[in-house]
Amino acid sequence: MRQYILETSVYPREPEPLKELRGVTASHPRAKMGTAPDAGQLMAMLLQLVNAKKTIEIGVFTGYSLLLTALSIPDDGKIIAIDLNRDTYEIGLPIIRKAGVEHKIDFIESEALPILDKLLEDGENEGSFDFGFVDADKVNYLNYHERLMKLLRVEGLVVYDNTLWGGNTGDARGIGSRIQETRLAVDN
Ligand SMILES: C[S@@+](CC[C@H](N)C(=O)[O-])C[C@H]1O[C@@H](n2cnc3c(N)ncnc32)[C@H](O)[C@@H]1O
Repeated sequence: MRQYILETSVYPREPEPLKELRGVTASHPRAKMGTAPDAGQLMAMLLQLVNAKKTIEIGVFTGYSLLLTALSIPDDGKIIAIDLNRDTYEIGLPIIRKAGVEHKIDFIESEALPILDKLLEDGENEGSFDFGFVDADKVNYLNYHERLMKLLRVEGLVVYDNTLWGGNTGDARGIGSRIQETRLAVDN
């Protein structure tokens, strides 16, 4: 069923640069970490619904969600994109450049938490972001949430990836560490 939805509805609407980025990511051993194209299209719709212009992303990998954000916001929009690993970002960077949206991206190679704290040291950042996307270490989701609630404007939106883990977060038998970390963050 999912394949049918992908082939009839999702892939035909997927912009060329995102298709290309998915293609270059496919041979990466951790390709499954990339945002799925159907989830990406939901996110693009949410970005448009809140008229997002200034956004923040935690967890970039090769840049699928980053590129779709850059394609969805206006030409003078800005994305602060944080990841521990610049090497994976550079896999997608030539496609981001070719799509003409690199100028919207401020990539920061770092642990995310200290960057959020640094942003909060400047009062001008408080309440200034329209949208956030968190797709990184589950153990810090609660810490990210506390900081993002201060960085986001009223009626801004934060999207957290993997909060339900295909239903396992709500399943009492789910004892994997990632599921437990996620459950802790969601419960709190
Ligand atoms: C699931 S992938 C992100 C996928 C990406 N959103 C996409 O669409 O392809 C998770 C990323 O989070 C990064 N990461 C993990 N822990 C982090 C941390 N504490 N701070 C910043 N980035 C982190 C990893 O290096 C990895 O690239």
